[in-house]
Amino acid sequence: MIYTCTLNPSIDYIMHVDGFQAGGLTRSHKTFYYPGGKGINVSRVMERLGVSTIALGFIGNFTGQFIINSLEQEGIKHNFIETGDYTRINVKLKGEQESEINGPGPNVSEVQLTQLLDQVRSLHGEDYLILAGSVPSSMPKDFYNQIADICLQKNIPLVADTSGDALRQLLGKQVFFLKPNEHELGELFDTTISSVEEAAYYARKLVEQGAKHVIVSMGGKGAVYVDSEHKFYANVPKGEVKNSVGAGDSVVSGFIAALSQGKSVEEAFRDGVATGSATAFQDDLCQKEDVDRLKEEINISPII
Ligand SMILES: Nc1ncnc2c1ncn2[C@@H]1O[C@H](COP(=O)(O)OP(=O)(O)OP(=O)(O)O)[C@@H](O)[C@H]1O
Ligand SMILES: O=P(O)(O)OC[C@@]1(O)O[C@H](CO)[C@@H](O)[C@@H]1O
Repeated sequence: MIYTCTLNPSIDYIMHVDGFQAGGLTRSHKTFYYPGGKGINVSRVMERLGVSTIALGFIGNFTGQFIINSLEQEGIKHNFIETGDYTRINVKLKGEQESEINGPGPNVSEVQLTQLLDQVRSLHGEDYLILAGSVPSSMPKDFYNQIADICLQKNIPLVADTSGDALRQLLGKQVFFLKPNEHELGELFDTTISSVEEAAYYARKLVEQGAKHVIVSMGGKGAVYVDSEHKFYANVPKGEVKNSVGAGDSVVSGFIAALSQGKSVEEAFRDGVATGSATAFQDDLCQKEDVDRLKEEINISPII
């Protein structure tokens, strides 16, 4: 079974605005509420791609209930731990530019932390764990590290989509798949990545340090896949970007869904990029028909 784990879920409150006025009143002309958080996005996209998951993580109060209701309406199984605190609401402002305000997350008790670690301990080598997003500010900073160690002991393939300190903790660990974007990868190596070759060079460093598969997403500039044998580049399809929230999570979903269906890494890379773009071209997350259509526009070429 594929498990996603979102330590810090959110309701994503998308507000479309014309000319945002800091310090004044801005009225939004279009709003959307979506269940969010990176692992939850992965569960929602994988369900649309025909692959079932179980969503784990911390949830609470009426904002958490919104997420549970939304997932149940979409037929997604879950086994969340109730914190008794509010699941955050993240505000995504869409004007001439996209701006995001993400909350710090709930208070999580020691007992609840132990419950989640026990859930991870109960998984097996034939499962996957997709751990994605930030760690609530009340939690120990090394929580990614703790989960990675359990996965190592139990041979559970760990997929991680995070940034900053949480991503740094995974360096040197056997991780099944990492998907940093070019900025997150650059931050990790204290550099700026400005070309496909540089992305491939630093992605290979992640592989040398224990990651089995790495995709570096570079927004509209394409994406890079690296493992110990291959280095590939994928272009992205052309289209109007409506919403980049969840596009990176969709790359993870498409890639893992394809591998779980027995496809090659090259095909899985194409599926991942198509899934990311299909989400970027939608208000909410992608639909499978769009992924299938966009796949035709993606060429995978070796990076020399
Ligand atoms: N301009 C674009 N045109 C086509 N596809 C795009 C564009 N921007 C993003 N995408 C799609 O979204 C994927 C993820 O984009 P990006 O590199 O911005 O990841 P990210 O920063 O992790 O995303 P997120 O906004 O979810 O945090 C890309 O690999 C691509 O498939
Ligand atoms: O604050 P985090 O956990 O880093 O990111 C949370 C978040 O921005 O990521 C998702 C998109 O990737 C959104 O659904 C959500 O609001």
